[in-house]
Amino acid sequence: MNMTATPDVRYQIQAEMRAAFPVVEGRLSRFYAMQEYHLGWRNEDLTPADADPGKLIRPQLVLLACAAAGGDPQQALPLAAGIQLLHDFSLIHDDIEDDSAMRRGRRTLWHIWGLAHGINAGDAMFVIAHLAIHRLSERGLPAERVLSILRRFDEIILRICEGQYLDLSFEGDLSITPADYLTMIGGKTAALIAGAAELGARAAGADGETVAALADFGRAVGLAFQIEDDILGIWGAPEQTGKPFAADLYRRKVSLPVVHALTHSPERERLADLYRQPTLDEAAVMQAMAILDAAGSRAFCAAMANEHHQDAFKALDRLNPATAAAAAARNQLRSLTQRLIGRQA
Ligand SMILES: CC(C)=CCC/C(C)=C/COP(=O)(O)OP(=O)(O)O
Repeated sequence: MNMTATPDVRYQIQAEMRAAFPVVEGRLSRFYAMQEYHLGWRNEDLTPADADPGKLIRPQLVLLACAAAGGDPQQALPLAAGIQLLHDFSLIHDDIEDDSAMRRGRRTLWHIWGLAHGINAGDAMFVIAHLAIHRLSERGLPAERVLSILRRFDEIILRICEGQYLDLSFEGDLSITPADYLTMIGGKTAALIAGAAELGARAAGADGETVAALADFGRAVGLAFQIEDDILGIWGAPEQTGKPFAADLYRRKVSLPVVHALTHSPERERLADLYRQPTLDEAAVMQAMAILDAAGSRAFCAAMANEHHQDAFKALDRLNPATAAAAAARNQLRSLTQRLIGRQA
């Protein structure tokens, strides 16, 4: 199996995701058309022909971690599919919770079909993610290994829900510290990225130290990934991110740059006043941006993202690849991490 993010690997991941869906006829095909729409698989007048299925970072991490731990990535494909389906489940519900109308350049599922269908379609996707992972047994993994992977998978999902709770509870709270914020993204974003790497290693039947090294790697990548997302949410170029200019400031999102300025800027009271307004106009956003710039909030976040990237590389150095294939996969994890550094979208 070619382990770079080639169209071939992207196709195999998505084919395995599709295989986890039940085959239905008649009216029920309209039910699964909703999830397929979210995943970018259907045209049906709703989506552009080349609908974006997302970056598929997490399933690629599963396959590379499995290979780096000495396993056969083909055997881990059902796990890669399950992790991506779980990610997509979380996005369907997140778009409802955040009242988001757009995702991956198209309307969100709930925005088209309404709230009730959005919740129910998301619930089904959560179950399909589990069904995908059960298919590991058909690839020859021992039953007890599949069971332990499913158990860890559920523990990881709980960490995501806890992180999402913290995120929701932070809304409008201007006393959040950078440490509170890191705890929140440790669950909301890093838990699944760490889980992808950890479970990839577990699928390979790796020893405890290898599993821990890959989990630490994934966690560091996940933290860096979310901090970079926060930087892009304020300073990203709209033509590259697909989001409006300074989108997170217009939304009054308390992301890490804002948390930093609220705790470190001499003008923090002014920023807090701006964030207490019900909506921010362009002049207010420009003022908030000037406060962040003067406080060095962007540089603070960039330095923190960089620290986590370095931790990710250090965790990979702890691996002892036993074969040439495992060493090659570790190199691919290094280059994937390198590509995520300084991403523009
Ligand atoms: C609990 C929740 C909802 C967490 C969401 C965290 C997050 C950074 C999602 C975007 O991922 P992405 O950039 O990989 O998205 P895509 O799959 O579209 O590439």
